[in-house]
Amino acid sequence: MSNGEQPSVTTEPHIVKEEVIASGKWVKLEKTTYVDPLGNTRIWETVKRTTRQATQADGVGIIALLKRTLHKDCVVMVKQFRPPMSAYSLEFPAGLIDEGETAEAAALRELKEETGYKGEVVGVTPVTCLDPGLSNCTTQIVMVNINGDDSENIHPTQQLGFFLNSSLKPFLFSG
Ligand SMILES: Nc1nc(=O)[nH]c2c1ncn2[C@H]1C[C@H](O)[C@@H](COP(=O)(O)OP(=O)(O)O)O1
Repeated sequence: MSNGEQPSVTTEPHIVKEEVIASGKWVKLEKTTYVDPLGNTRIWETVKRTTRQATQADGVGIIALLKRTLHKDCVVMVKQFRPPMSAYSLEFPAGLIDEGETAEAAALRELKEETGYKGEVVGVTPVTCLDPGLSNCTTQIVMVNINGDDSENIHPTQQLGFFLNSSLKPFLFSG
């Protein structure tokens, strides 16, 4: 163009084909052929979970607020060893959504399993992507209140059936 402007973009980007390069029990690697916004056919390397359910997020992240009389409210987090990082990670409680389960139900189940606390859902976000340059993994953040005065929540006990998760420890943070 004579005035130095870029030509206007007219191509709607789209996927041409997805080929599985490698597949494991939990994740797979695909070669994604797509047309970019300039009309060029390109390749992207994409990671997907094999556990994806039809219409919802892969997992939930849980922002849980522990509310107790005469205490500051605390945010509940968990510290656990994460093999991909080869390190311990401090995280919001989280987990995969089971088949037929709602995000809300998954959040209360995972919170109970990972921390022992029984919570009440007070909000949930839309489905959002986590690392879209790498994978199609998605999550919903669920906001949960925990009544720390409730007898069930005085001495919370984790319910982890899987021995590898024995490194998972709850932590409380207040402002
Ligand atoms: N990418 C994964 N590799 C594995 O070898 N195993 C995995 C992966 N993702 C999940 N899992 C397994 C580990 C647990 O047994 C189950 C449930 O995990 P969940 O507790 O729901 O999720 P996290 O808290 O994020 O581990 O799935």
